[in-house]
Amino acid sequence: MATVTGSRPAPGTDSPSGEEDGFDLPELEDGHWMHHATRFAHTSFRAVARRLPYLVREAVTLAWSTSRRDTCAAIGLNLAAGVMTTLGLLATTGVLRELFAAGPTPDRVRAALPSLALAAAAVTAKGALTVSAGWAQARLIPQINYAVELRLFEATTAVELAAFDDAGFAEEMDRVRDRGMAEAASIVDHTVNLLTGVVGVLATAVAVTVIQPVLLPCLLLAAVPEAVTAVKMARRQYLHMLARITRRRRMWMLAHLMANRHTAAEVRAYQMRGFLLGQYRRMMTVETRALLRLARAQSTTRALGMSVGGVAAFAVYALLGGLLLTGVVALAAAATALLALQSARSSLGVAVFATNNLYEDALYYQDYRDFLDRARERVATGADRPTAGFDTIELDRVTLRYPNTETAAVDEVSLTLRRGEVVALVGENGSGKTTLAKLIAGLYRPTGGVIRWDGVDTTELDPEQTAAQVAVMTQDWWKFPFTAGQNIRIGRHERQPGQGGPSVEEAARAAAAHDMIADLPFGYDTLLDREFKNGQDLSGGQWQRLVAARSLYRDARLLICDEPSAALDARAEHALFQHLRRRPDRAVVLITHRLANVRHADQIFVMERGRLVQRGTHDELMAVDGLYRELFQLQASGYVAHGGGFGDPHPVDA
Ligand SMILES: Nc1ncnc2c1ncn2[C@@H]1O[C@H](COP(=O)(O)OP(=O)(O)OP(=O)(O)O)[C@@H](O)[C@H]1O
Repeated sequence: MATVTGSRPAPGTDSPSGEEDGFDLPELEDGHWMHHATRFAHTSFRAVARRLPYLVREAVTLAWSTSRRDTCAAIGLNLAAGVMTTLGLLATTGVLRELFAAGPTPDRVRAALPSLALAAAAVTAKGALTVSAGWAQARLIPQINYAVELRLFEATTAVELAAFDDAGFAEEMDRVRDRGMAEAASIVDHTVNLLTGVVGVLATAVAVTVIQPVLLPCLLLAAVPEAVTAVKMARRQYLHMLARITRRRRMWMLAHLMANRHTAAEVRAYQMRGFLLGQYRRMMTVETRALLRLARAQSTTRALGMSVGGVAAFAVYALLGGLLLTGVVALAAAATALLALQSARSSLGVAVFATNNLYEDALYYQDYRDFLDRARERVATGADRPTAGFDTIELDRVTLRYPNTETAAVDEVSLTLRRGEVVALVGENGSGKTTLAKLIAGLYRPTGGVIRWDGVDTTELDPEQTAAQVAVMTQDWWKFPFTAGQNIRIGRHERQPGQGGPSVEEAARAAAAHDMIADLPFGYDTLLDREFKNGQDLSGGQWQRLVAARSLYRDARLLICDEPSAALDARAEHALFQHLRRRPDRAVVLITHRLANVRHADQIFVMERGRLVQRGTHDELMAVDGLYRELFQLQASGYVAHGGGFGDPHPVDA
């Protein structure tokens, strides 16, 4: 038997973590998304069947809310096709009855013609109805996918930033995006398939009952081995998939490392080719062995199923023969029963397969629904008090503790910013500067204390209007795969020309990005993503200029610059700081480790372990013994010619 997650494999079995390969990487243990797969693997088919009504209701509700017309068509047309199946079988009996009757052949054929016409009409109608039902079903799928995806991204883009720091929320979001979202359409698809299968079986059973009720047990006897084999094979396939999944993930990861533009340089620089190929080969060997084992086991089950099915068929034929001999069943009815058996078997197979899939996929869909509920709770609702800006922003004993952390990243910080000022946040790595800046920007809500704009608690202000006053040049910017022009314009994408604020080109010039953009093959229309045709990439510093241009284009009342020049050359840095100077209509919050850039700030706030330990102007802070003076002098000493530097032996080299 295949081993499932959580249990250690017996020797010779498939190991879920691929431990037989000699790798034991805990970080590649089964992912969160295995949870439901494992649960499904341990659920009996009976338990699955019991939950069916609930699952079907869920699927129908989802389909109904997406497209009533297509839902009605998919269900109604399938039911009508079932009626045609029954009619077709009854008409076939009529044809056979006439053909097997006594009398000259031409007369018998003539007598069979009306039933034959009816049978032909029923078969044609069933074909047309089945195709139309399939069409309605196929129409439903993309509509559901679209609605479900849109609902998810409406939720993920609306939740507060802090939700992404909550590991549980982030994990749930990954799970839903990876699987739950896609399963919504699947559960509808499986439900319609289930309906098709059940209708097929019922239609056949009705026809057989009308023809001769004693034939019904024959139908069941012939269909059961088929159904049992189908369930068994689907289960085994699934359990094997489960057992191999961690190894498959590792193979995907290796494949990604070996055929990827971003890793290509390092793979070559460290000559990792042999190492990666070796790992891949070993994994492939184990994987192939597992697949061969599965093929053998499946073939054995199929052979067994066919043998039992053959015996059952023989029993059915014997029973039919007995009924024929004793005159209980007419020859025509017996012949139709054989056709009905064939049809019932395939319909039952469809229904069983659909039930299995429906149950598992519904577990993932439930995740999706739960996530949407949870996301709704995490949307910053704020009040609706309007705001058009501020003269002062006041932080009163503001604290922020990230989820599941012992210490506060920002600890009871009080300060005041005024419009027209440039203030600087300085401190060593991890001292809380970025977190404080995000609090000031309104990206995080404090877990303690209050932030006020002109005396009003920001929780009372309309969050959209507050956000519209803020621009943030983040330290960890993202390379948006848009054109250079769009990359700047998204800073205030809704602004129309002539509505004030700098133009895209003015913003680019201010950030020393214009010449660099003009040199690109399509200028501002150059797509900045190498994954697409004619796409280009930029250097780190060039990207940073673009990010700066975006923030300047936004032209907000509060500009937060977190390490805006870390990747810039001296000339670009100089140009940017010319534009970060004092302006009466805005406040600038500057975070930088290059302390020469904060010398002219109106106020400098020095952070240490989340607390504000010093404040003042550069001259005031240099006049006292403290962290600021220490850091400044340390940095300044690097520019003064003296011994040391690269000449000193480093402990690692020594
Ligand atoms: N999303 C997060 N979840 C949990 N802890 C975080 C998160 N972001 C930052 N921290 C922690 O909060 C503390 C302050 O981090 P922050 O990024 O604010 O420091 P910083 O002063 O900006 O550092 P640097 O100079 O390196 O940019 C650090 O201990 C950091 O590990």
